[in-house]
Amino acid sequence: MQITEVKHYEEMSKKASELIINRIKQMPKTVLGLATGSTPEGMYKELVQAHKNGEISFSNTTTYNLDEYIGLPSEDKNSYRFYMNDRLFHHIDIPLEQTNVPNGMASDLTKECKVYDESIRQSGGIDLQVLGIGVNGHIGFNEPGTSFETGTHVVQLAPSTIHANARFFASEEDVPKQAITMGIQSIMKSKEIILLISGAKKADAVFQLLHGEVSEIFPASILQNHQNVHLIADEAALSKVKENGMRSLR
Ligand SMILES: N[C@@H]1[C@@H](O)[C@H](O)[C@@H](COP(=O)(O)O)O[C@@H]1O
Repeated sequence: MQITEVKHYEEMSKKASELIINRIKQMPKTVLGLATGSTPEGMYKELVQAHKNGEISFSNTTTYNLDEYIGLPSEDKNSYRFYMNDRLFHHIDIPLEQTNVPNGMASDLTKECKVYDESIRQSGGIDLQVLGIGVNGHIGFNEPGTSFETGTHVVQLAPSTIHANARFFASEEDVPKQAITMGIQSIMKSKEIILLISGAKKADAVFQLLHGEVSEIFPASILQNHQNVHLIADEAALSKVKENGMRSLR
């Protein structure tokens, strides 16, 4: 795992957007895997700005998002489809039909999961996956205990995830209890991964990620086995690792 320490959230966002822009410049047909949550918001702002400045076109890019809540329509401001349209897609030149977010309103969710995996496969697989991490080590919505062998599937959200994400909803009761997520296997098949982590509340998770055993109890730990992960983390997120002496991964 390559680790880049940055000072703060803004620098992390800038660095991540530069990496993405460089990849797309090298390969305009890049298939991007995208994440939601607070962490990548700054990166999306940077990408939108770069597009406005005429620095980058996304017209040949295809995107697949990691996850979506079950039961929220695309017009709901808390759905991840709404988030992506609002933060990125509506501000760049990507045709919307090249953007993919699992459909959490599908009547047959099992079929939706299969179709999503098949679509990723047919696109040639994800070239560059952007990831955040939950405080409990979840990636996408793969909660602790998820098998490392999963493709896209339906999950029950952990109480800690519901609690952490309640800040976006009117109340904790309004947070959906289920989601569709790309599986660990799907994520691990990405050719390259950029993992973004910011803030002191993630310091324990970063420590566990870099020093813990690879275990389904802490889903992100599987990234230790991926050959091409670039962690971009700020000082606050790396604080616990640094207290204990930073080391690179085996
Ligand atoms: N499903 C998303 C994840 O993809 C995201 O990485 C994580 C962290 O969110 P945040 O960046 O807001 O801390 O939580 C959410 O539950």
